[in-house]
Amino acid sequence: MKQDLAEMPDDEMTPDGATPDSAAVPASLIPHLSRAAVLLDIDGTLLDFAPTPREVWVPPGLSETLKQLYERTSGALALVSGRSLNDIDLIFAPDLFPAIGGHGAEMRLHTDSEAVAAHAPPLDPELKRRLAAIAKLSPGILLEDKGYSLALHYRLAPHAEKAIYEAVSLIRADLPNAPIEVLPGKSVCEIKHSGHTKASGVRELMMHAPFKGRRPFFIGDDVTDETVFAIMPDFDGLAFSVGRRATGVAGHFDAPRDVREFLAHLIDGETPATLS
Ligand SMILES: O=P(O)(O)OC[C@H]1O[C@H](O[C@H]2O[C@H](CO)[C@@H](O)[C@H](O)[C@H]2O)[C@H](O)[C@@H](O)[C@@H]1O
Repeated sequence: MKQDLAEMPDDEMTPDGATPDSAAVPASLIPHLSRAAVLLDIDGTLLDFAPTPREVWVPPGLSETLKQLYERTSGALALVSGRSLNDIDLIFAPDLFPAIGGHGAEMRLHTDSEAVAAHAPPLDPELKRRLAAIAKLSPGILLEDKGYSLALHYRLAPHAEKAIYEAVSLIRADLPNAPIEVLPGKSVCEIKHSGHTKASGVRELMMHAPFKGRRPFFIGDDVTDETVFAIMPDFDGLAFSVGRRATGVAGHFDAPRDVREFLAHLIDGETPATLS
């Protein structure tokens, strides 16, 4: 399972606390915004982690930066998240952005239309009931029901991680043919349909205007983002990770604040100082 940076063993850290393998990435690698598609993960990339999913907040300036990137790319900016579109819209309200939600389960290509494509049916109610019962294992385990998936958050109950995964495995073993998969995230265990991923969502997004034909760059931090890192070369695109240097990325940021600063610099036309 992928580790939080905070959980990274000491031998993977440099003496100053930075992640290893840092290498300068020329700013010229970033495509000009008139030819780029900007694809951004939310939690742990744009936003700092919070104790619970509802407690995240959008720092001053971020929405304005995103709106300007949206304009400069003629609409080719999309949020690519594990959150539902409804959740994304609440977080960034009153602003709306094109988005892939639910790890590829939902998609909205344009902000000026209500059209949302749903790519996943609801989880089986009996399966959901059994999974939801896992939350009773310990106080602090939070249930997030997205309809098409269910997430068990244990940021407030880290001791429960092993028990959660064991309980999910038992349920999973009872349903060997169910089209579901267990997605480990940061202090979260999510059970979702196996037919969609962030990568399948991005592939579809890139088939449509205004994204089609542009060079994407994607920034993400979590294990689910690795599927998108892997397909960026198919679009002559670039991937950047956050918190650690992931396989196949062109560079990484230490923390979400560095991502926010980088995006703001892109608009200013300045050389990003924090990309390593
Ligand atoms: O794909 P992302 O946009 O990065 O979303 C991933 C998950 O983010 C949320 O959970 C995570 O953030 C919470 C708030 O900081 C934190 O409390 C939790 O521990 C993290 O796992 C969201 O609740 C999930 O639905 C997303 O899948």
